[in-house]
Amino acid sequence: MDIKKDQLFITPIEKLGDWTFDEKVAEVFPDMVQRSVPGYSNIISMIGMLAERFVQANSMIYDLGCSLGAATLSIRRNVNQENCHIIAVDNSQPMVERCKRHIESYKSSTPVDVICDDICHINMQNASMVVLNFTLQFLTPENRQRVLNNIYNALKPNGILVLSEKFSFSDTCIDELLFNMHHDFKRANGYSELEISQKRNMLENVMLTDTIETHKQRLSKAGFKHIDTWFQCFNFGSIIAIK
Ligand SMILES: C[S@@+](CC[C@H](N)C(=O)[O-])C[C@H]1O[C@@H](n2cnc3c(N)ncnc32)[C@H](O)[C@@H]1O
Ligand SMILES: O=C(O)C(=O)C[C@]1(C(=O)O)C=C[C@@H](O)C=C1
Repeated sequence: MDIKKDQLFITPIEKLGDWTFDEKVAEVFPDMVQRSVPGYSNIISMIGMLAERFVQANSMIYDLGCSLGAATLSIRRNVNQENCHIIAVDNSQPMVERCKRHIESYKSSTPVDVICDDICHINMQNASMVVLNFTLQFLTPENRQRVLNNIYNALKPNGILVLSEKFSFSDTCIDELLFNMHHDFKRANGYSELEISQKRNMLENVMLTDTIETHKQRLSKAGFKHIDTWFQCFNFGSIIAIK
């Protein structure tokens, strides 16, 4: 895949609308996500390691908010069980089109269906692994609990949910520190103050972050018994929840 540099916010934009995963974002997404999310590539490769351990024979795997399919490909490379099927879902048509092409360019015996739909509307069942890699933060709070309940109900015993998110922190000192360190990370990756602030403004109404405690409470309410953070870098991280 060609890696096109993210320069979407390099010049002043007169009317900053709300953030969407449109054609322009999809085009630069691999560069954008790598330079914006601390630990992204580690999380992607370790989702593969979790797949190796948790994916069960004759089961389904769901990658919800799959974007270009990075987590799906990592899972597919590491699945060593028979008769597994991956469903990758995203409601952005430009992401889905690119995801399909990307996945088709790698050979594997594990089938993948890429579906353009809202993850709040899909019917899941017989799952041994579900991934929400930086997707839940784009749902309304009511839909967050609903989707987690659906995931719990779709999982087989010992099935796993991987939930990666940008976090907020109830301790304001820690919240500010980790927020600022994330900005340092972006600057170190070549983003200017203008690029950082324009993107932040666009994300403001669309991406609402929760604390780790809120995520754990929701997962517990959904029914999960074993819940903990397995990765964190600044205000980004990933939680596992096992049925
Ligand atoms: C930050 S990206 C996810 C990155 C991706 N999981 C990865 O590992 O590379 C968030 C994705 O979630 C999708 N998304 C947001 N809300 C959604 C919804 N309600 N249903 C389906 N997809 C959604 C967006 O279109 C976007 O592609
Ligand atoms: O908070 C930011 O600055 C981000 O860029 C975060 C984030 C995310 O976590 O999904 C937002 C949108 C892009 O898809 C990539 C990263």
